[in-house]
Amino acid sequence: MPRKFFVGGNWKCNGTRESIASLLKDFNGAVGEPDLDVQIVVAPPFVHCDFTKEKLPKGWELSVQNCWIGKGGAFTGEVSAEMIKDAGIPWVILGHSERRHLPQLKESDETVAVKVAYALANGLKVMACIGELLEEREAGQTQAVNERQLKAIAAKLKEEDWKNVVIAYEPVWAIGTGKVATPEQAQEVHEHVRAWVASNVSPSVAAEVRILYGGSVTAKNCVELAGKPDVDGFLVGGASLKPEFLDIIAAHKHK
Ligand SMILES: O=C[C@H](O)COP(=O)(O)O
Repeated sequence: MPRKFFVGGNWKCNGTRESIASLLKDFNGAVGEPDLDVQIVVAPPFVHCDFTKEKLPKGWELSVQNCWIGKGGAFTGEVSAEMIKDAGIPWVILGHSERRHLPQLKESDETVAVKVAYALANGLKVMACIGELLEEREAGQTQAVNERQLKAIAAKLKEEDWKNVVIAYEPVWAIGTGKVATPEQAQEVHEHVRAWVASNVSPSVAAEVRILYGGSVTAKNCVELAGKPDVDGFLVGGASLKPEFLDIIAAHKHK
């Protein structure tokens, strides 16, 4: 079965009720009946989830951008997987490079992996992000870093968990920089990741798991990226806050 194209919009720490209402008005104005060939998931900040949910175009799904590592309790400022599930939000983004690398956050491979396993065990679906830093790419460590991050996650999952996971490959040097990976660079990593999953999880999971590309995706570069065989969609940051997001969604027609 072909892998359904997937487009995630990560709004990060952006937006007011006013700007979100205006964006969703633009989206609703342009979108008709849901296109069954593409899955669309947007991730507002926690505080805007309910507000966004009420105004989402038909068929679009909601995600959060993070969750607590385990069961809720005395963890000031955190939001647990159970609460997210209870709020009717199906998805969570985990392992985003900003959470892995920002000095204030510094989530380790192990922390990300525990979060992924806990979120899945509590009924959420996960966009699991991996990706190398520029210095790691320049040192020839791209595949090794992505394998290491993936291995930590895979070690905590059962084979059946993977049906609720999409992998997002986001080279850190391409995030928010305007410096997109070439379609060939993206394909090289996606192909390697899929081969790793085939050898270390199972060939059927490898055939089915969606591998998204993220990092400076725009309306201009999305069609060429989508043309690569192992690019199954995108995780979009900046451009998901603009009407341009709809052009990126439409890239699935070039698959
Ligand atoms: O989660 C999304 C990525 O960090 C990409 O962000 P960007 O499209 O602004 O480069």
